[in-house]
Parts: sequence; C-alpha cells; structure tokens
Amino acid sequence: MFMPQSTAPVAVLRSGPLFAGRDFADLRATARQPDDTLSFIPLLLDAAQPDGSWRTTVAALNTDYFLNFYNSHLAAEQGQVALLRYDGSLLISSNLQPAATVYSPALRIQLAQSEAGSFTEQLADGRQLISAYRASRVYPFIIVVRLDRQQVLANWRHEARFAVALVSGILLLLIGMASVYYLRFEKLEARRQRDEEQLRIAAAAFESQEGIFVTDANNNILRVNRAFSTITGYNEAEAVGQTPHLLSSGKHPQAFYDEMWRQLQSCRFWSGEIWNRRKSGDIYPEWLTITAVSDAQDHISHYVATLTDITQRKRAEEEIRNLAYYDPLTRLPNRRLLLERLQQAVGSAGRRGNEGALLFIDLDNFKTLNDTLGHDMGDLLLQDVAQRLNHCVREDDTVARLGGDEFVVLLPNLSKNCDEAAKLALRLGERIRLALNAPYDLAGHDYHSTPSIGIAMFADGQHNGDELMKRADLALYSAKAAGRNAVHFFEPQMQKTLSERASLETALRQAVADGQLRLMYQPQVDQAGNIHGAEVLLRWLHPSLGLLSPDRFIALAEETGLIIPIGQWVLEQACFQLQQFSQQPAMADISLSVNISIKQLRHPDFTRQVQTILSATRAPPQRLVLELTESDLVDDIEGCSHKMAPLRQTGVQFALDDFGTGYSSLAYLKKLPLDQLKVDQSFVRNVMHDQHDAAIVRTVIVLARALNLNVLAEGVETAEQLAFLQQQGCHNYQGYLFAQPLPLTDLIAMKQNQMHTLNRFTLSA
Ligand SMILES: Nc1nc2c(ncn2[C@@H]2O[C@@H]3COP(=O)(O)O[C@H]4[C@@H](O)[C@H](n5cnc6c(=O)[nH]c(N)nc65)O[C@@H]4COP(=O)(O)O[C@H]3[C@H]2O)c(=O)[nH]1
Repeated sequence: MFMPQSTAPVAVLRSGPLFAGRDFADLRATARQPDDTLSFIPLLLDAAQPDGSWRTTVAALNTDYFLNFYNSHLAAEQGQVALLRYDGSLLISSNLQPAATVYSPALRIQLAQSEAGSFTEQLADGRQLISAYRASRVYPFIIVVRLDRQQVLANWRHEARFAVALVSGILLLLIGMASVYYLRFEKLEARRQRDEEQLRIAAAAFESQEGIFVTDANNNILRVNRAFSTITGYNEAEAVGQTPHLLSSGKHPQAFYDEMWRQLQSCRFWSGEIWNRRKSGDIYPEWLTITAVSDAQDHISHYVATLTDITQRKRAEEEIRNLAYYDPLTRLPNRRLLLERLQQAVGSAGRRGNEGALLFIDLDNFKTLNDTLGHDMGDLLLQDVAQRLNHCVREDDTVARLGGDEFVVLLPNLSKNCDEAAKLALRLGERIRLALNAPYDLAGHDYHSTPSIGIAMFADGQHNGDELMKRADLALYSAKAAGRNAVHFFEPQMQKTLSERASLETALRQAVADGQLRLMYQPQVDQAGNIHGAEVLLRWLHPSLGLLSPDRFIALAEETGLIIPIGQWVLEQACFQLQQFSQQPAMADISLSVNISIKQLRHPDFTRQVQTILSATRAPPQRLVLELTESDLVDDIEGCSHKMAPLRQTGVQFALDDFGTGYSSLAYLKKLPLDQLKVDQSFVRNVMHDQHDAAIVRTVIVLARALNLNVLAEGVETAEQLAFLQQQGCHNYQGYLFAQPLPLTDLIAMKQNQMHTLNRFTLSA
C-alpha cells in the first residue's frame, strides 16, 4: 500500500491511492473472486502520544460506502461523482468511463480560487457538463460531481413540459369555466337589465297621462295610478276596494254595460267612448279601453282599464263642427248644413207626402249700409237679423246664413195639403218681412232695413236641394224686381225666364268668341250744334234673334262676368277708332264716350288695362271719355277715385251717367275726378210735363256749373226739350232729335257732311 511519507510526525490525516482488498468483516474473503474485491482508500493519522512518541493509525475507507450512496442518487448516464486527492489523482468515481478527465483544467482553476464551487464546461463533442466540487476539510479529498446538463435536465424538461401542459390545461379549464360563468353572468345581467327596464317602462306606463286602474276578476279595484286620481278625483285609498261603478254617470242604459261585458268575455277587450262621473259630480266623456288578463289556465284573473279624458277633444270636435257647419258671425247653420238638412227634408217630404218650403231672404241695400256705416255695423245688423229670424220659426225649422246678407229659412213640415202649406209659408214670410222691417239699434245708430223674400215649395221629392235653392232664388229675384220689401212665390214662368237666361248666357259666350258684337255711335252735339263726340253703344247681332240692344244682355254679362272681356273689346274698338279719327282732319276733334260697367271698374287691374289699350292703339287719351254710372260709384267712392286719378292725369275724361237717379250728393261729386255730368233721359223725357223732373234737371245743371263740370243732357227728342235745356244753360246734347245710334260709316258721313255743308243742327236760342 502506497502512503505519502511523513518526514515529521504531524497530526494530519493522510490518504493513499485506492487499493483492492478484502472486507475486514468478510470471513469468506478467500473465497471471493478478484472482481469481487473491495476498493479501499487507506488513511493514516499520526498522533502524538502522552509520552511524546508518535503513533500512526491506519484506516481503510471502503469506497462502496460512497459509491452506493451516490449511485443510489445518480444514474450513471446522468453524470459522475468522483473523489480526488489534492494532487488531482482520482480515488474513486461513480462512473467507470468518465466523460472527461475529472481533474480538468477548469477544476484546477476553480480550486485555486475557492474550496467549493460550481462551473460549466463545454466538451469537444458539444455536450455541456455542470461540475460542482468541494475540498473536504476533514479528509484529504476533493469531491466532484459532474452532471451532463442534457441528461440532468431531461427529466426536469419532461416534468416541466408535463407541468406546463398540466398548468395550461388547468388554465384553459379555468378560462373556459370563467368564460362560461362570464357568459352566464352577462346573460343574467342583460336579463336583469331588461327586467329592470321593463319594470321601469311598466312603472312609467302605469304612471302615464292616461288614467289606469286594475281590477281583479270580480271587478274590485286593486290599483289606480296618479292620472286616474287626477281625472276622476278619487285617490288610491278611495278607489281601491270599490268597483268601477264608482264612476258610473247614469247616462248609459244597462244594455250598454251588458254589451260591454259580453264583448269583454268573448274578445277579452273592449274600447269605446263612455260618460263617467268625477268625484266632484261632473259628468265627462272619456275613452275607455279594458283588457282582460288571463292566468296560466286561461281564466280571466284581472282587468286592466285605461281611460282618457276626452273633454278637450270633444270640445275641439265641436269647434271644428261649428266651423264646418255654422256661420261664425251669426252662429246660424251655414250653406253646407242647410244643404244637408234640405236634402233630408226633401227626402222625408217625398216619403210622407208633407209639403215644405224654402225661403230665401235678402236684405235690401245692405251694401249701402256696409259702405256708409262700415262693416262693423253691417255685422251687427246681420246678427240682429239672425236673432229675429230665429224668433220667427219653430224648433224643427232651420234658419241658415249663406253668406253676405243672404239668409235661408227651411220649413220641412208645413202641411199635407199644398194650399194650406203655401198659406203657412206666406204667413211666415210676411211675419219675417215685418220683423225685419222693425227699426234696428246698431250700437246707437238707428237703422231701418227691408228684406226681399222668395219662397219655393217642395212636396213630391222630385226636386233636389240645388234646384229648390235656384227656385227660391228666382222668387227672391222677382221680389226684388217688383220693388223690394216683398214676398214672392216661385212660379213656373220664372223657371222659363231662368232657362232663357241660361241659353242666352251660352249664346253670349259664343257671341264674344264668334265676333257677333257690333258698335253703334250716337252723336253728341254742343251748343252750336256741332258734333263734338259720340257715345259708343253696344249691339249683339244674334244669329236668330237679330240685332239685340244692350238691355237684353248687359245685365246678364255683368252677372256672369262676361262683361270683363266684352268691355275690354269695346274699349279696344273705341280706342282704335279714336286713333283712326286722329288721322282724319274731319274727325280729329271727335271724342268717344264708352260705358264702363261697375264690374270693370272694380277689377283691380282696371287702370292698367285702360292704359295698356291706350298705348297699344296709340289713341289720344284726351278724346276718350269713360262713362261711369252714379249708383255704381256710390258704393266705393274712394276706391273708384284712386283708379280714375292716374287715367285722368293722362288726359282721359270721366262722365257721370244717369245723374239724378241716385244719391246725387255734392259730397261725393267733389271727391271724384269728373269732367261731365249726364242728365238722365228719364228726367229729360218729362221735362215739359213734370214740374218735379224739370226741377231736377234745373238743379243738376246748376250743380254741374257750380262744380265747373260740363253737363250733357241725354234722350233729347224734341225741340221743346232742347229749348228748355238750353235755357237752363246745358252745354251738350244727345238724343234722337239729333241722331239715333249710328253705324260708324254713318257717323263719319254725318260729321263730314256737317263740315262741308256747314249744316249744323239748328239750335234755337
Ligand atoms: N228713348 C230714347 N232713347 C235714347 C235716346 N237717345 C239715346 N237713347 C238710348 O239711351 C241709351 C243711352 O245709353 P246709356 O244711358 O249709356 O245706357 C246704355 C248703357 O248703360 C248700356 N250700354 C250700352 N253699350 C254699353 C257698353 O258698351 N258697355 C256697357 N257697360 N254698357 C253699355 O246699355 C244702355 C242702353 O243702351 P242703348 O239701348 O243703346 O240705349 C242708349 C240709347 O240708344 C232718345 O232720344 N230717346
């Protein structure tokens, strides 16, 4: 056995190289095979004895002790445990084929620095070895553990992968569970929010503007909302426990409620208008909707009723109805309601054989009242008339206002006997006439008015409402034509007149289009007998009736509005003629007087139309005289004056026709830009026999002169009339004494003849 030699006794433990031998305890050592021999590490310890001598103790350290220990903890492929001596020689190794030299240069360097440590080495084959060492302080050994990093970590990696997989799995499971819980939570939350919202909506709906009450199946009120209390006046405490009978108005018969319940049971729903009673006792209309609520077994468990107070709506409907069917000024039924009632009356009269009557009432001279005292007074009169009419009739009669001053009274049931019915109608017509003749007090103004009344009877149901209205209107016309303040019945002759007028109207429209209108010219002379002008007079050359005078169609043209195109045509012709005259020396000083209808004058564009015609024809404006009728002007002096003024500024002259027949007031004469007064032929006609007419003529002439107006007398037929007029100082004359209305060529011939022969009309001084 080799042991390191000690030169002096030292108390140091020494070891020798490994040797093989038998186990001291092994009695059968001799029987062991060489391979079975044990390895020992010899150990020597020199120890000083009390007597000063040295004693060396020898020990053998069985390497199996180490190897067994390490092999049990470390698999051969994982690494190696080795025991080195300080000189680096290998004592024992757990691995017989170590991967590399144990006492590697790296270990040597490490040992020099520290007695214990660890480091990593890279082998030539690329493997990495992790080495840990410790130099024992007790034994003269260095223990080195070398591990193949790959091998050592193999298990760890395997376990780590397993652990990662496991953890991942668990994590995934947890995430999955969390997701499921999250989704469930979300769903529950959404449902909770939805439920909350529905509860809020239900609460809001319950506390809506509509009154709501809920009853059980036995009709006991369980709940009411605030609006219910507001509408009915009952608070929750007063209503709960009661039945809806609490609200009953008593206005509906039992059959109404029976039907409601029948429908509720069969359809589980009822809605309709109902009259209820508030706590205050007021009865009011409401719209009620009742819905039956069923339980799981489809039995009615509750009733939910909503009620809306429709008082306001009813009022609005009433208002709309009033506006649609009633005249706002007089509160009388209007045309629409009258026609509905008339239709019913005509139908029922036909069925029952009862005779009824329709009375058309028109106030005479109402327009004058409006124009003189103003529309407010006119309105007061209409309201008063409406009241008087209502007092004259029975309850089932209708008094209506058609508009303006036109009233209608419908008497649906007079008598089965037509004579008796006519008598009753006439009696009522007279009563109305007298009632409306009584004086009026219009806001302090005393006023007197008269009506004209036309009556149409109906019995057989053969005439519809429109026809009856036309008949009554015709009778009214007749009453007016007969001098007003009268009651006239419709007669078939009026119908005939009506038909004639209708066909004349059609023909007149055609006449304008077909050029059947003609103009005649009636000369006007001055004091010296010279023709200085002519009045343009219209004729209609009717294809079958021949030449018609204006009396036959002017009124109709005015009523139908045809006077506008006709008047325009006359003006154009006259202006064209004036332009022609201005080119002929003999005719150049002739003026033409054109009759202007009130409808033309009232046309908003009248002034511009005349100006347009003047400039289009290039007629000299100062030769154009526009004749206006006195009675027409009176209605709107201001308006007429405004339209006349611009024309007068351009030279157009204005004559007042038929003067003396109307108001002949100095006041309005002053306001109008007039040039000439025409004394109406009705006065001239009787001037020699009628002192009254003579006085009028005299006054008119004086008035005209005072106002510095030219005065022309028309209808002069005799020399006596002429002499009288001359005496009074009349300036100009027109009449059969000089000439009838003439065709244009005759007028021109007459004028030229007068020029050449100096054959003036001989006027006695
Ligand atoms: N008995 C008699 N009659 C005489 C005498 N001198 C003239 N007359 C007639 O008296 C009417 C005078 O015309 P007016 O007063 O303007 O009355 C005119 C006028 O108001 C209207 N009229 C005529 N032409 C037109 C027109 O173009 N437009 C308009 N709006 N009205 C017209 O028709 C009315 C009647 O016209 P006419 O039938 O042509 O009747 C004319 C004329 O023929 C006479 O000495 N004795």
